[in-house]
Amino acid sequence: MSTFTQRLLEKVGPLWERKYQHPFVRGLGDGSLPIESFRFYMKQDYVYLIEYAKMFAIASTKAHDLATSSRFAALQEATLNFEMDLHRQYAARFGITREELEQTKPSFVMLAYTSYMLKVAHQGTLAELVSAVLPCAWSYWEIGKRLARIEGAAEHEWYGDWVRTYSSEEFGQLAQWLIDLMDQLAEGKSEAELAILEEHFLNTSRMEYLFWEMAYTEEMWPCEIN
Ligand SMILES: Cc1ncc(CO)c(N)n1
Repeated sequence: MSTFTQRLLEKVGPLWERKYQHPFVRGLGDGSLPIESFRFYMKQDYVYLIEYAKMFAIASTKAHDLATSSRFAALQEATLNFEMDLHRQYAARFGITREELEQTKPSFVMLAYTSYMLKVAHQGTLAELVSAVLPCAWSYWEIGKRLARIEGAAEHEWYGDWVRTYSSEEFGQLAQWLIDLMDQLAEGKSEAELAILEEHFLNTSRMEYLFWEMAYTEEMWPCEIN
């Protein structure tokens, strides 16, 4: 019998495939990504991760047992200190201060994405929260692994650190733990409940795609608004 996360992956298969083919993602792998797009991405991703880390804090309060609660607290810590260190190191190379990084004005997509996730986190069940957060960790791990297979990608002067972080054992374990938890939480749920989880997963998968597009085009808002 297939697991619930296999069902989720089937649902988003073509969309995730488009993500792997997105020029930003391909450019990270073959080194063709313009450094300006990467710089824009790093700043938006930093403020994204500040909000993303809060999801894990909320998850910790919604956990049904001590081990899960504790693991979410560790995930928050890992996001704030392991993952965001990557961004701080890049910022230093770009000559951006930590204050500047933290004060990045949010783009529309970054606002929409984090607002949606935090809404689900605050209002939904733990299963809903995990379904919304899962495409983030899981798809980055998939992208990291794919890019790491490209010759020279992990050693690239600029994008190598990114590729090594998201293809790392440490990041993979984090993603795998969330995948396993999703399957555990989906057990015994009705079809109506599973459909809600599937909807969150699809929505944040879409947001992930839009995030790459936003970064590539360096788009703050979809149209000129004063
Ligand atoms: C937009 C986005 N999604 C997922 C991750 C992985 O944590 C990230 N750093 N940024």
